[in-house]
Amino acid sequence: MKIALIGYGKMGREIEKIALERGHEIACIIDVNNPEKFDSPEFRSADVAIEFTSPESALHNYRKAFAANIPVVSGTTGWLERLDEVKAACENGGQTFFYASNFSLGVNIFFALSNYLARIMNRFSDYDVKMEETHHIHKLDAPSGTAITLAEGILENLERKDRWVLDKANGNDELQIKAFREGEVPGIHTVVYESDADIIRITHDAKSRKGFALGAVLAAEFTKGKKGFLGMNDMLDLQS
Ligand SMILES: NC(=O)C1=CN([C@@H]2O[C@H](COP(=O)(O)OP(=O)(O)OC[C@H]3O[C@@H](n4cnc5c(N)ncnc54)[C@H](OP(=O)(O)O)[C@@H]3O)[C@@H](O)[C@H]2O)C=CC1
Ligand SMILES: O=C(O)C1=N[C@H](C(=O)O)C[C@H](O)C1
Repeated sequence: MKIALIGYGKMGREIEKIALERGHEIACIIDVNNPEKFDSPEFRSADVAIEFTSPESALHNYRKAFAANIPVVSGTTGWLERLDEVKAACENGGQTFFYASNFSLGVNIFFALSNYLARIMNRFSDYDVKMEETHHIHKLDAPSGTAITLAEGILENLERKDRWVLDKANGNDELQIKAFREGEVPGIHTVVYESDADIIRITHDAKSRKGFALGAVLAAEFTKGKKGFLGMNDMLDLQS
């Protein structure tokens, strides 16, 4: 398969390695310095573009790829308030877009586990719940996209929480997310349920970016030849 990389930072480089190991060709690399490549024959020859850039540039990159009718797999976080525009491009404009706030298999199993735990905890109101995430100091957004997905899953399943808040909850109906930035941590997410009697903690701790990158390449393989708006549940069937 021919893959175009949009964004050649920490994730772009990791994805390149895994894509080559899996026998794919990198048709084109677009970074912040060469946006003219969107109009090149190499970019137009790609089966799929994999996009990992920044919250500010993601939507512009999707529009450029859609203008060339190239399907996009993206993991960029921090832009989801514009998601409806991308969904409309898929539903009304015939484009293809695969999005995941976290591409790793382990985190997607963790999402399913957290949703299941929240459904159990719905019956046990002695427990309050809060979340923590820790990432490297270069990260631009907080809370992480993964933390937001986890929080949304808890809110859907735990009736006593209405919304998530960053840092400090002001009432019992708010789900607190604390975000820490330390060194080069690839990503740690923890959900904590606490009662007067005890604490139940579940954690996903990424050892490196390899799991994210492998998931993104698998998503590109899954996306080839498909249409519409796709996500990890389509690929992994981990609905919970
Ligand atoms: N969904 C998932 O599984 C994961 C998601 N992420 C998310 O992916 C995104 C990228 O992460 P990461 O690779 O670590 O970040 P990096 O900062 O290491 O890489 C981003 C790259 O994109 C480049 N870039 C910025 N603007 C543009 C643009 N307009 N066009 C093309 N390239 C551009 C940057 O260039 P320059 O440095 O010169 O600005 C940089 O090379 C983040 O939002 C992060 O949260 C990360 C890991 C896993
Ligand atoms: O910026 C990162 O590094 C990561 N970003 C994603 C997020 O915001 O959830 C995924 C992963 O946690 C690493």
